[in-house]
Amino acid sequence: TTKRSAKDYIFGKLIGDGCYSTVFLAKDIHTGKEYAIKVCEKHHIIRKKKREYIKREKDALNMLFNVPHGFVKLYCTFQDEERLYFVLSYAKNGELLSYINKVGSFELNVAKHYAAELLWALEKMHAQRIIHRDLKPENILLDENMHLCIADFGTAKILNSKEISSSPKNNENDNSQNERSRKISFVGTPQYVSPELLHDCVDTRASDLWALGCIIYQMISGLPPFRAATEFLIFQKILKMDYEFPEGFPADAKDLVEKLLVLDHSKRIGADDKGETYHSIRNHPFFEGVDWDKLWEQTPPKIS
Ligand SMILES: NC(=O)Nc1ccc2c(c1)=C(Cc1cc(-c3cccc(C(=O)NCCN4CCCCC4)c3)c[nH]1)C(=O)N=2
Repeated sequence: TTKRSAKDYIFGKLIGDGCYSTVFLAKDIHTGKEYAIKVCEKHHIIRKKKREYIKREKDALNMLFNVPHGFVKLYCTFQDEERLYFVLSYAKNGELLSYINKVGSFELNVAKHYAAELLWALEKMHAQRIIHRDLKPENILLDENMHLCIADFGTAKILNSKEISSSPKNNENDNSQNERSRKISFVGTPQYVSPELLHDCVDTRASDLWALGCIIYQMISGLPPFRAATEFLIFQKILKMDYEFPEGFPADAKDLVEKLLVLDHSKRIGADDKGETYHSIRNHPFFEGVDWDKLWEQTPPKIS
């Protein structure tokens, strides 16, 4: 196919806005297909020294292109004088956050289903040594069939192969899953950022497991576990593990969240799991009854 350019698309409504990018709904004039086109201003990226983040997003999305479920796809990229364009999947039903806000909080079966789809996607991402580092309900989208797809890999980290033995998560030495960042590389969104990203600037898959714990808590209660008036106060609460469960929070869900929201990332449930499956998390009572092989084939439970 010939290289696309902005002229090949009809740009529609704005469907996403970040500090380094704007996302538009767009239609390919040749095929009529709808895409989400993420546009980045070159001068802004250069001025803010974010070129590395752009490259990481492209590399991570390319590595995940053939994973059949769970991620937005990057179909092509192009540029003009001022901008970079990423042509991505359009997830028609938008952000998971909008649904949590719309209904207040999810019924247990709905929260369990989306937690299972999210875990399945984390397994595939981590198996390719990709850490998202900014998982949150705004970055978790729902496609036209209401299946989950993770977006926004601008904050991703691709662990170096030198640290990974043949079986990605099986390294013995204690530094295997972490890449000690030479400098503070990145900190995610306050409510979901893990203690190690805050405190030790360590990049580990377990940081995404911390975010999973925060997202399960939020789907069931309606709000993230660590809340405060300022970012600094949120960070303080995280490092002090200052959070509590609302009355009536289901026991199995509470137990799993408590096993994910552990300060020491090496002691989080799943951190020691062998192979490319988080067996200890899949086998937790919270996921009782999930058919992992039919997860993406079945129609997700209705959010109401
Ligand atoms: N930072 C990023 O990389 N961001 C991205 C990347 C890819 C991408 C992306 C963001 C997308 C964002 C998106 C946003 C939306 C959207 C925006 C505004 C409204 C709606 C919408 O009304 N959806 C219908 C369902 N809602 C549910 C909640 C109550 C109202 C009705 C969807 C659909 N998809 C997308 O489809 N694909």
